[in-house]
Amino acid sequence: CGSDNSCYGPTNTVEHVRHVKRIQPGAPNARYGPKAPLEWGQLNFLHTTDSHGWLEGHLKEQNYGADWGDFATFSRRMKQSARDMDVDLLLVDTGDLHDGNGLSDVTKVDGTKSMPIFKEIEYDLLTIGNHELYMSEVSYEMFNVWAKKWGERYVTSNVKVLNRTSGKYEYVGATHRYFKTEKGLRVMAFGVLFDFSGNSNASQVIKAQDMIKEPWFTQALATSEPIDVFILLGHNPVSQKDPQTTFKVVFNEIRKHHPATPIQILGGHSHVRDFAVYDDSSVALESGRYCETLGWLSMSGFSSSNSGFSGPENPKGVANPTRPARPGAKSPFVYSRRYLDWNRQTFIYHTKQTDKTFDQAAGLRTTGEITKVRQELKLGQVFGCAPQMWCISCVAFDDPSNIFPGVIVPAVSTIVVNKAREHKSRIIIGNTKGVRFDIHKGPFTYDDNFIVSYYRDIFFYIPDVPYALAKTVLPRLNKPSLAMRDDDLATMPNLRDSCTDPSLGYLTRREMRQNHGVVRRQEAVTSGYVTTDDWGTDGDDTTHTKIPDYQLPRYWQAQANWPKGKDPEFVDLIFYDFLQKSILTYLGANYTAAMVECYIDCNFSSQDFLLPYVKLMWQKNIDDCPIES
Ligand SMILES: Nc1ccn([C@@H]2O[C@H](COP(=O)(O)O)[C@@H](O)[C@H]2O)c(=O)n1
Ligand SMILES: [Zn+2]
Ligand SMILES: [Zn+2]
Repeated sequence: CGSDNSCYGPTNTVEHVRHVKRIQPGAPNARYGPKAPLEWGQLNFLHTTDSHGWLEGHLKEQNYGADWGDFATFSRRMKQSARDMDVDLLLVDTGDLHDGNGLSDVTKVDGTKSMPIFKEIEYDLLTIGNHELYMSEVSYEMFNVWAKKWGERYVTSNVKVLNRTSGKYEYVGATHRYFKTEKGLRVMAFGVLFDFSGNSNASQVIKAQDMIKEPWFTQALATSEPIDVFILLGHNPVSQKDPQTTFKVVFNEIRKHHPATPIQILGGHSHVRDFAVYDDSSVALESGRYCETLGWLSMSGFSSSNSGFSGPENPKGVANPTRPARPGAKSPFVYSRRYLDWNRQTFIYHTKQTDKTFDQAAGLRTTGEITKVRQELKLGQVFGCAPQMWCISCVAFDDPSNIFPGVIVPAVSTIVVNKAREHKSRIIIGNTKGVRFDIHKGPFTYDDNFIVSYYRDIFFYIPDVPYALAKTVLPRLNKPSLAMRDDDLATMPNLRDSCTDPSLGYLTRREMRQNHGVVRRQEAVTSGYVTTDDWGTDGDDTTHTKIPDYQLPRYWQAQANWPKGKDPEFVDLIFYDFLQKSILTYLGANYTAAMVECYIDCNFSSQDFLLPYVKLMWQKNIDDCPIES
């Protein structure tokens, strides 16, 4: 390809893939939105995970358009319904609260503005994600502020943070929590992060294999107190096929001591909707990512004969869970699971409200707070008008409508230039996982910069690498047998600066919706998640048509300032700091860390090239740029 990436040719749009259909009020056969009321059991869970700062909800995707205020109202109303039915409902979150959205990420320390909003939900149990451990300052905040606030409800069984006063590493939250629910179920909870090793030195992650040997853990399992149910929450994939999950290690250990007690697992990290059966009395739920999904899990079967629990039975007047964990299960417990789309229509339906009656003061206050913070942080500032949609995986990697050839490669080729070396040919390499979200046709805002590029990885380089060697790096990185796991690598210091241009206009959440005729209240959709899990395909609360999901290579490459008709002899090899170790490995022994320098400066990062590119390339129609879902 040429330096302008012209080999990709003209682009097609992919809007059809995410086409949103609205319910016509009163239209016959309108079959969108939730399919049936939830099944309420004796013990019920609402589960969030991997919210990554998306408390505003999805401004450009109406099917995930509720905000944290709407969720605050929903969770309060659901708690009230549980009380009215004389059953328990537990609210659980399994971490990754930052990195993914301007609301959490434009402040100097991630979460400064988003965490006071996140805390509006009165969770019963929470645990820590890996994104709370990349930046030391964030880990200290979790330890010093939020863990103190959440107290015993924050269960972080294998994560310690440095107490800067004592100089010792201490558990962030509680190692475990033994408690009684409102209705009297006796619960033992553990919160287990996968064996994460990319944390800063402000924290320590104890491998699950070692955690189960800790005295506090063995004592918790040997307790003489009655346990009706174990809750194993964790920032940890629920699929037993996922190479990162460590749930099974902890599950097996519990089972050695408690062979028949139900173990309810709530997981995260892999950003998927999933439900897995562990055994006859144990099922696991994972509830997606980015405030797109709210997970529902319910169970019944507790009685004086199996656990000594003498509390209320199945609630009356509603559907109840009926399904054993697996066919022929020798267990009294039955379950239901559902993946709820994160929108007001869903919330209104399941609380039997109308759009007029749903809201409560606390939720509206939270919505108001989000609007205020977004204005303060200028998140609605429009930098350009994206002429089409580019997605990460809804089309093939080499399709012009794929975000890598369509935006990332031309953007880095154009913007990532060190003036003193612009005459040099250059190769730029990045990891595809560093790009986190599709670009929608329409206004590209300051917020979108953080949504698309959610890590702050600095551009490093090695000058004058023979092209014959440099060209071998990408294929070697992408070769599965050789590829190193980039998440095992040490992380770099996080250096933030801001990139704003006050001369551009601002859009608030309300303006984005009103100015462009996008209605505030949620309507139905057709495309979205189509989930297959251990129970089959009936878990999605709203039925969708599937969005294609193509496999990506692990790394992308751009090349710029190429000589006409031939290859250069030498290139500047530019890459994210995060990839230094793997790049050096593949360059061989003649290349060392001492040869690596910051390319533009030691602040210029993966969050600094999109906005200048957008300002350069997408100015057409900027004053009349419609939002399209
Ligand atoms: N500085 C970093 C750190 C990690 N990555 C990539 O993100 C992946 C981790 O995924 P999460 O769901 O925890 O966000 C990791 O495998 C890396 O590929 C990165 O790009 N920059
Ligand atoms: Zn995550
Ligand atoms: Zn994670």
